[in-house]
Amino acid sequence: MPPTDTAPEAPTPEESEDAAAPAEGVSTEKKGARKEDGDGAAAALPHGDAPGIRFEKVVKRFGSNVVLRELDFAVEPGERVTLIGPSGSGKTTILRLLMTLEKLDDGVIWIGDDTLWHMDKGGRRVPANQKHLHEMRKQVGMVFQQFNLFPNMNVLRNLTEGPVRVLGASKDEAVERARGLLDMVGLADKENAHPSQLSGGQQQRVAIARALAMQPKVLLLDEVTSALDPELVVGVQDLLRDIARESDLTMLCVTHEMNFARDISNRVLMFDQGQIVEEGPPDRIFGEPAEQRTREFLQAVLAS
Ligand SMILES: Nc1ncnc2c1ncn2[C@@H]1O[C@H](COP(=O)(O)OP(=O)(O)OP(=O)(O)O)[C@@H](O)[C@H]1O
Repeated sequence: MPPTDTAPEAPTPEESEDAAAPAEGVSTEKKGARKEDGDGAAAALPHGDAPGIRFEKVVKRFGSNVVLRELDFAVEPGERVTLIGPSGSGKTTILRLLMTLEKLDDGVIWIGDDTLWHMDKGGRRVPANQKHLHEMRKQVGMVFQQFNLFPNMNVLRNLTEGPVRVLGASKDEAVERARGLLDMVGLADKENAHPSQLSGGQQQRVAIARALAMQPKVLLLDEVTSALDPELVVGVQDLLRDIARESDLTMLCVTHEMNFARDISNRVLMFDQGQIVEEGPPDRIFGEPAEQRTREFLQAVLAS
């Protein structure tokens, strides 16, 4: 099992390194997020009661490096927000704080009406209580750049382990749900395979299904296609577009792929040096950015 300071469904980085497999080529045909006739898949996507997220004056430092500077922003329930901005500007740190993989130094993070954690007047993190953090982070699922599958478990068990151990689901319940999700991501025939037997694109589909198996209400996507060979990117992006369209999840996405950002989000936040430079609907941010910093960033991305 992962140590307590990692996400409930996420293995340790050491495990995830072992899970890296050479891409073998996978169909890039569009996979529907829900098959018309798949009852399991139809039940697979969460609907309703997704909480919003709010950062209030959040400060995060790594030593003398102040990564987030009194950051304020909110994501509405069911909204899909993409963070864009230069490398090192703090985007991943925001997701890791929400997963409780990093601790904040000041400010408050809210998920729905409850604080994930905050600093009290004495400068102590509240709550220090693992039980509260555990309950709060059960609402949040994350898909990582490097898939982070359990390398020693087959695909089915990768999906059932968290629900059985963390959510207390029965084995039968977890297996039924896992099969519905594998059907949804187009990998129903791979339940007995181990991660090393799958292409990068297939592993990332399993990772997406595994995050959804935990029945999160908030889904965080961190550069989910940047470790994939170019021909595998389309299938994973199509899957996520379908999930975004067909679920009510609150989603926070970090990506360097501007077309994907445009498709998947209701709102884009341009981020630089721990602060929001500009925000707005994707068509406006990509079509008529108001800030010079955003224009420079988008030009640099287009030129790369
Ligand atoms: N565990 C850590 N220890 C020390 N510094 C860290 C750690 N994690 C992140 N940082 C630093 O925090 C800053 C923000 O990193 P972060 O990964 O959040 O940026 P990012 O905007 O997501 O970048 P990228 O687009 O390259 O992924 C960087 O300067 C990075 O070096």
